[in-house]
Amino acid sequence: MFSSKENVLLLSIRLYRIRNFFISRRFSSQISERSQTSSGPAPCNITADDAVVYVHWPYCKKRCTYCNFNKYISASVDHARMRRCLVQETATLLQQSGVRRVNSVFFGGGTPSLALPHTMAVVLETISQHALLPADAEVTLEANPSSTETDKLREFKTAGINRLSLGIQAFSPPDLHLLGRDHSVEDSLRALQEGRTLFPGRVSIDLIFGRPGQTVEAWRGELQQALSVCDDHVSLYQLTLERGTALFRQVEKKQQTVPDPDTMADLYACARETLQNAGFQQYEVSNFARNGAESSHNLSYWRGKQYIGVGPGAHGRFACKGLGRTDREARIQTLEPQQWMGRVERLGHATAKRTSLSQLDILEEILMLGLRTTEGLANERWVRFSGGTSLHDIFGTSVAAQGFVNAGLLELSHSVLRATHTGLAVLDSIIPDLLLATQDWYRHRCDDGDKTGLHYTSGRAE
Ligand SMILES: C[S@@+](CC[C@H](N)C(=O)[O-])C[C@H]1O[C@@H](n2cnc3c(N)ncnc32)[C@H](O)[C@@H]1O
Ligand SMILES: C[S@@+](CC[C@H](N)C(=O)[O-])C[C@H]1O[C@@H](n2cnc3c(N)ncnc32)[C@H](O)[C@@H]1O
Ligand code: SF4
Repeated sequence: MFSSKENVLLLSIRLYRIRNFFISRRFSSQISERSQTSSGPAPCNITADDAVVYVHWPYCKKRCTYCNFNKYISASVDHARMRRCLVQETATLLQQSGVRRVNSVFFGGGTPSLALPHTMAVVLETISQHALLPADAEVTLEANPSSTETDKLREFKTAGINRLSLGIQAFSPPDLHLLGRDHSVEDSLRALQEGRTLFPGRVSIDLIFGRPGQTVEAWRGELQQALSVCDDHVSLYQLTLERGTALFRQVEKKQQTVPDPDTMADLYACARETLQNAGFQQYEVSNFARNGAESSHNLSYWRGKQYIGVGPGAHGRFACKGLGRTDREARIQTLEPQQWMGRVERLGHATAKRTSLSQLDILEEILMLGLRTTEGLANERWVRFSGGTSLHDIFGTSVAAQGFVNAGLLELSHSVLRATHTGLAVLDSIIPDLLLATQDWYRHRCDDGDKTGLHYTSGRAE
């Protein structure tokens, strides 16, 4: 708990890593150990008829120095086999989910712009055969700005892509080299130009900040360059040093130095201010949009909607209504592409792990995800999962939450719990106490005899 706003601002900002929008089990496992009782599993039964679909393409041309996503460098990709398996797994998981409507599709990776456009076309066709995929549904492709991929953008559009997310990462040639990217600044500018011609108003760029040696002045210059060429959506990711990556080793050996926490905070503040001055509105910790260009797919994650993950290593959160189940599950598909294909061919899908989420798991997830957005966590959404206990009931009586409200970091009303502008920059410092408050409420509820929603992990993958 913090006694003053000043103290909070002195804390290092370690923005949530992007992958945390699938939620690490870090916090959930703390609570599950404490709250498990012998009375057995009681999953949370909330279902919906709609979902979004994420499709993972696991291959890249080259390994970037900072990246530990699920990706593989392969000289020969069997495109026809991958396509068959993606189609098969899409069909199986849609059938299992029983969803009737797919609101958006996201082709991510790895480098999905290395796939053949025909693969995207048939996956979209498969989705349309199993559910309603509205004609105007957002369909995003992540693309690297190398020239060969840019040359394929028109074909991707014909295949059904209507939104592009370009991995620009940096406008500085030495930094592109340091990050191990296989494109130049000129390639990025060409990809942006072509992308904006084909997908006007629907091109996003990813930039990484907090790179070794990066100064606020240099970053401001890059942001100005980005603003002179970008469209209406910008994602800014703070560099996370991932164990096992080349950059991690370089920093460990002191061959590279990343900015200190205060400089990181200044880089983030500089980006927020620069983008706001250019008419962008921040709608999530790392995301900025203008002219209504927010990504509806990513908003679905942060709003705690169901998502189906297809492809090697993809994550999902959905209930298997098609199998007669009503509990929401966390799923992860087999990571390694060859194993994944083998399993899809044998079983129709390659789910490696299914975990039935308890009521507490879901509440923790929607809390962590909802607070990443500037709209915050709506009470209406919370009570659907809490069984009627409002956000105000829980956080209005929490000393820690009240401390954050008094310090100007959180806003709590009867309709919403929201991080303020200042609070969003130090979210990592706020969330653990809010999770504890949720866990305390939950434990008391269980102590009072309501034993619904205890955590259990089945680990089954049939
Ligand atoms: C995993 S990549 C996939 C898209 C595409 N292959 C590319 O490189 O642009 C998605 C985004 O994650 C971000 N990213 C990956 N690793 C990161 C890290 N260690 N720290 C911060 N951002 C990272 C990058 O900005 C990247 O654009
Ligand atoms: C970091 S976000 C980039 C979003 C982008 N800035 C935009 O505005 O569209 C996308 C990355 O997250 C990962 N991702 C998204 N949904 C996923 C899922 N369901 N399972 C696994 N990875 C997922 C993918 O690796 C993907 O490259
Ligand atoms: S950042 Fe993108 S291109 Fe680079 S290794 Fe990771 S997924 Fe592949």
